[in-house]
Amino acid sequence: MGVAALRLTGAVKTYGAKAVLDGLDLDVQPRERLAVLGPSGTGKSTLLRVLAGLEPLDSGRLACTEITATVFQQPLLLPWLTVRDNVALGGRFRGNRARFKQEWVAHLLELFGLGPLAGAFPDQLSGGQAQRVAVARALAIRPSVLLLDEPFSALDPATRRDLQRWLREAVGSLGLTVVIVTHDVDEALFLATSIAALDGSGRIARRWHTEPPADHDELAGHALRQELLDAYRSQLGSAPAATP
Ligand SMILES: Nc1ncnc2c1ncn2[C@@H]1O[C@H](COP(=O)(O)OP(=O)(O)OP(=O)(O)O)[C@@H](O)[C@H]1O
Repeated sequence: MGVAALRLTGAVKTYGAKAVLDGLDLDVQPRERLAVLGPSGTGKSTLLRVLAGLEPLDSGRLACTEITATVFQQPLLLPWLTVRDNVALGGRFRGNRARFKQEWVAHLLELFGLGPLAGAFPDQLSGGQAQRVAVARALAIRPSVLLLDEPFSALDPATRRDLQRWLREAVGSLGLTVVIVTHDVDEALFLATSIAALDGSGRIARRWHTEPPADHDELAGHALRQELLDAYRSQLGSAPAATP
């Protein structure tokens, strides 16, 4: 194992009397795509916010030397800016306007199939298109780590699968490290090279390494699928989730 892109050691995060993270250790290697699965309330979003540096720890340590970008469930686009300017905004917000490269924005628009929509405004976009813009905007700062909190959960299943394909291809071609929070076992299997389960103990209950299938058609026969669904059911104490 080389130097981790992200490393949490003994992370404790408490809200009131409740320790949501309770001595959690986590390593994410460069170019690893980690999916965090777990029932509602087990601390997935808290963990992501901690990894993003948005949430201070009560104790423990986050080591991250990489540039990190975060995408949330809602695209949060600025309605008065075009798609191109929304994507470009990611770069400006980080104060690197001088180094900001118009070609990079053009490349991102191309990568996410947004070229024909570059001049459109957010209210002219479908939910899937808007979320593609949100991911492209996150990548405008040229991060090496991308953190995603249920980015596709508000979308219909077919659009969600399309977005999963875009995302997997884009992060693969850019060589990014990814952490994605999801409730969806199939989304985790399609996108991830490793999966971590939270069970409410405040620590990682289980970790699997996995080989993503070539396409969604192969998910049903994936060797780990049944094990994950069973783990959800028996160990994580919750109804399993999978893309309908
Ligand atoms: N800012 C906050 N203030 C107080 N309590 C919080 C805060 N953020 C999260 N919590 C609590 O921490 C626990 C974990 O929340 P978190 O959102 O991280 O879980 P989750 O696994 O992402 O849930 P879901 O799948 O429903 O999004 C919950 O009990 C939640 O109510």
